[in-house]
Amino acid sequence: MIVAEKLSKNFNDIQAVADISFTVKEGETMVLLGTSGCGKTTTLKMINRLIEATSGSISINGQDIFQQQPEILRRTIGYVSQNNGLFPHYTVSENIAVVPRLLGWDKVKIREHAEKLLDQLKLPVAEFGDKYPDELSGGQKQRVTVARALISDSPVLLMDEPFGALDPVTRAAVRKEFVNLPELKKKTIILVTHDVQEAFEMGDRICLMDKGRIVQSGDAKDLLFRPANDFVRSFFENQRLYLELTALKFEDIWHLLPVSDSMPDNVLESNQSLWQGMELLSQRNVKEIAIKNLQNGEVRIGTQSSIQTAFNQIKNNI
Ligand SMILES: Nc1ncnc2c1ncn2[C@@H]1O[C@H](COP(=O)(O)OP(=O)(O)OP(=O)(O)O)[C@@H](O)[C@H]1O
Repeated sequence: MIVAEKLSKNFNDIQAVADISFTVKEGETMVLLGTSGCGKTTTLKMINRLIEATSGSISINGQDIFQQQPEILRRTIGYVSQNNGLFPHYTVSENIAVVPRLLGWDKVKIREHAEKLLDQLKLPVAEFGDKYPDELSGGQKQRVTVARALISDSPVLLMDEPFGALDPVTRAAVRKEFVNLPELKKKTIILVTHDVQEAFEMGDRICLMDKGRIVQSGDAKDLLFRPANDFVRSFFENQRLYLELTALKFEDIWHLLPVSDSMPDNVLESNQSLWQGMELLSQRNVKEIAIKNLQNGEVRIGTQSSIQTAFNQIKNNI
């Protein structure tokens, strides 16, 4: 668990971060979201002491980080930086081995862990292990950075725009691989992004920042349907319909969907989003889909108009 209290950072007369507090529970992914210059990176770097806080406190699993040597602290925190930070004169395998070596792991353990991770990230060691960063594409470099941050199996992972340098298609693909990595399930993660879709896809909780402060913290539904103020409301305005349809799941509108007496060919599960339902209807060019309730096996029918009506109704009652 990470607890930050009344954290501030001044760079001369600029207040980059102004008196923010947050808690990230064990196993939770918290996203720092906001426009350029709002203080996201500064906040993240105060946690591994790449930037020293001006005031406030931070503890990780009950331990005050200011009482620890910064270099030692950093070995226990996975970090994916904005510009990948790979050593250009080290191969992929050597780059990944840096922290495990500092931690005193033996060679066999390092090799086994590196092989497994690279394999999961679709960079088989036989093909990529001896390559240098310059010989890799942007997406491949980013995967090596992720492998390097994961190998020491630290319980805490900090990620600063980890997919920022990638084109939108590669970005979505790498993100999907990343979300499904078993290594991530138990980690406490803080992710910095300015990409709203990424924030909603990856965050259990999102802190929306502006001018060094946290304006609102909550899940996607809180931010979309219960905005704290006009800033929050307008932040999501451009993509509102898509975001709302993604944030709402069929289980949220279950009671409003017609019961089925037939079984359409195309089936979704009730924990899938309304957007996925709309997509399936249009991709398959069908009038109706079945939605299966994961809890009791019951099936209901989704059509374009029944989903839309339920969506409008539920929106007004959230
Ligand atoms: N080393 C520094 N010296 C002086 N000012 C700085 C320094 N680092 C950051 N700042 C300022 O602090 C503020 C917050 O910067 P920060 O990098 O945390 O923002 P950010 O939200 O991460 O932005 P981005 O999304 O563009 O990376 C900005 O006004 C920035 O110019």
